[in-house]
Amino acid sequence: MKAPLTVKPSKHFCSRAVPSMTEPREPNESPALSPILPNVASFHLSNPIYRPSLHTVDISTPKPLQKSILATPIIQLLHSSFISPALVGMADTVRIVVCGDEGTGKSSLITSLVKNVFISSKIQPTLPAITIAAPGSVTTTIVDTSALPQELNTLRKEIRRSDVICLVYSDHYSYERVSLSWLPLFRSLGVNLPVVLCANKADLSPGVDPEEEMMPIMLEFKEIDSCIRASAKEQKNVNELFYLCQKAVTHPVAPLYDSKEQNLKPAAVAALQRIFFLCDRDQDGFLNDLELQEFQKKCFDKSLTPEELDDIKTSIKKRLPNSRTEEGVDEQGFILLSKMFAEKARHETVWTILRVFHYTDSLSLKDSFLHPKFEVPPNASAELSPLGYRFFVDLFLLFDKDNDGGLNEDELAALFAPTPGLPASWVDSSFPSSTVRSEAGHITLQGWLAQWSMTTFQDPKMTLAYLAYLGFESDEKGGTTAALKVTKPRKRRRRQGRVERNVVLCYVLGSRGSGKSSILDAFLNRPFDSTYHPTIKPRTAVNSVELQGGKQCYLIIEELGELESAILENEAKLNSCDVVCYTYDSSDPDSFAHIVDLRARYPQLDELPAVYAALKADLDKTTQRAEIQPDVYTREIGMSAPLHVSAAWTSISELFVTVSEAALFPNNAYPRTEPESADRTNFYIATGVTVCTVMALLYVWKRTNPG
Ligand SMILES: Nc1nc2c(ncn2[C@@H]2O[C@H](COP(=O)(O)OP(=O)(O)OP(=O)(O)O)[C@@H](O)[C@H]2O)c(=O)[nH]1
Ligand SMILES: Nc1nc2c(ncn2[C@@H]2O[C@H](COP(=O)(O)OP(=O)(O)OP(=O)(O)O)[C@@H](O)[C@H]2O)c(=O)[nH]1
Ligand SMILES: [Ca+2]
Repeated sequence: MKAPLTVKPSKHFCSRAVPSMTEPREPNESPALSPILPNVASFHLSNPIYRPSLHTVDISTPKPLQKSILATPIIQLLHSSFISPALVGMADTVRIVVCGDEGTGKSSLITSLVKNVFISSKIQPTLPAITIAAPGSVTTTIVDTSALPQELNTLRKEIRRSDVICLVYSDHYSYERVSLSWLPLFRSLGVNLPVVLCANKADLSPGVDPEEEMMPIMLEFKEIDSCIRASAKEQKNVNELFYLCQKAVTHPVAPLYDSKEQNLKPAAVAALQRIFFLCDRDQDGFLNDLELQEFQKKCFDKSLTPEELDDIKTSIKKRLPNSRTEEGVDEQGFILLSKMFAEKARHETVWTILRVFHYTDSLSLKDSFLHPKFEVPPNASAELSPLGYRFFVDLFLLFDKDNDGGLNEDELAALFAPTPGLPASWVDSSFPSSTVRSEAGHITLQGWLAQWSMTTFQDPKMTLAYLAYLGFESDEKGGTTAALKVTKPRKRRRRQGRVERNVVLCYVLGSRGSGKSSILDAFLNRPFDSTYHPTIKPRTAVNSVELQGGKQCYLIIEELGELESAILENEAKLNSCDVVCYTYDSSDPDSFAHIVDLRARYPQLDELPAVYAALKADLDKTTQRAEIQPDVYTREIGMSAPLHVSAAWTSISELFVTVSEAALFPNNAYPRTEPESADRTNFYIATGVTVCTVMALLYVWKRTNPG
């Protein structure tokens, strides 16, 4: 194996490090002499031919591009789009294998590129691999090969290792062999690499029309990314050739543009539609000048001059006469712009846009963008940060077009347009039924924030993904994670003092039919419903609660349905719970026993703060068929007596405040686990006294009502 030779990029190497790309331009210098390189026009040879230009005539002629639409803003873009591969997340290494018949000038092209001279004396048949590395640009390795039969294995191996093939021909014979031998060979290897076709020794045949010669091959072989005529001898288009090879890897045209259809591919259109949507900050369907500037700044770190803005609109108007460019650029116009870039072989501009918006080469959103690192330590929880709440408030207000304080179905659909749809957990919990709705059944701002608070609590990664889809931006490091925060871990057992959370989870536990669902409904301000629908699946409700002193928190209440036992046996589930609300139906004598039974079966429950609620207070209270009556039971374990509430009374809101406060200030909300003997004695005395009193009263009553 020959050791790779590392060289500094020569002045003429057309990579991201190419000086003319990064040098500031004169403002009125014609910016678009060539699709990519400002100085290409000074060559006598033809400009490169790109796949997307197959059916466009103007690509090889510099004129139509001059002072064109695309010209001004886009060339500026180019400066920045070529600064750093890291900036836009493209491949940062490119391996080019140079193939072609014997004597076509493969080694000469490489030497010409690296040494910047043409060596007419016989150079060694195959050059050692050359690596060109420049800080901030793609590291490029160029591998020379031989077409000799005894080198076929090496050739195959090198092709397999490469990212792109530079295929060279130089006369009629080697031209014929391109389609008869070389391209079929690549196909037989199954590598599916882009091919840049180079007609070398252009100095020997000055009159040839490159389009006429190369187009038929391009049409037949879709793997050909672009074609170029070059001369190693005269050092014409040599830089450009290798630049095209790099570009075929870093900015492939195939995922963006369908040259047969002469249109952008559907996935590219979908991505651009989403980008347009996110850039249309005021959601009026147009990118106004300000929004265009923001877009330009974000993607290319440059602003547009008024003339450039006009240029853009004029060029759109030319192709879409009906577009209302006075109001700005609409979605169709925006997509047309990208299509024009692709047509003019400036698809790298489209890639820059897509990559700034976190798209991968396969046009999906980057995984690291959707799923950034975000850890919630044990006993801590995730909440929205002020930035996160701000974002969701703004989003709500922006999409409540009719200003009725609720998002109707259309408004919701519009809001979720840049996402894959409602989060799965929302669909499962038949959103928006889990939170506050307006009379018309539309989610209110309060409900919207409560819903996101709950989602973040339950599944912060889901919130992060949706923040990404919905276009959350922050200057802070970490992107979307700035919208979240992690709460201080709380003590696992018997926490004391204040629990530093703003979102807390309450399990409501109680016998069947005791009125749990009705509590959830009341929590969401739904009118009381006397029909009974037993709960099978766990069900949650979330709303904000105003605590004493005016502070606000979000309370998630969950009833567990038939999964009650399963959830209580699950340590993690129990651990995520902040407070338990034990309920019983005070009008049903068999209701309280369930609580006694639960506490006996799951002693772990006693590690959680709790509140007891005697429900259906509007009905006649009855004696519980339990060893100990609820009031005595709670007193015995050192807890507050059950709160008597009714889902049919508005005063039920007291219960939610009490539950939230027990979660946040749990000091007094734990049961005493070891019964104190003194208390027990007192209890027996008290019971004894009660029993005697009742007996005495009964006796008196009987005496006064004989028969
Ligand atoms: N006129 C002209 N001659 C060239 C050009 N490029 C290369 N040659 C000549 O073509 C011959 C072959 O060039 P090489 O660079 O050795 O070609 P190669 O493809 O590496 O050949 P093998 O290593 O044998 O496969 C040499 O005599 C070069 O001087 C060119 O652009 N114009
Ligand atoms: N009068 C009166 N009836 C109530 C009250 N709360 C609930 N109910 C009724 O009691 C029945 C059961 O209520 P649910 O809320 O479904 O009880 P649950 O505990 O969720 O029942 P399961 O899901 O089967 O465990 C329903 O018919 C309710 O209308 C109340 O405060 N007063
Ligand atoms: Ca229920």
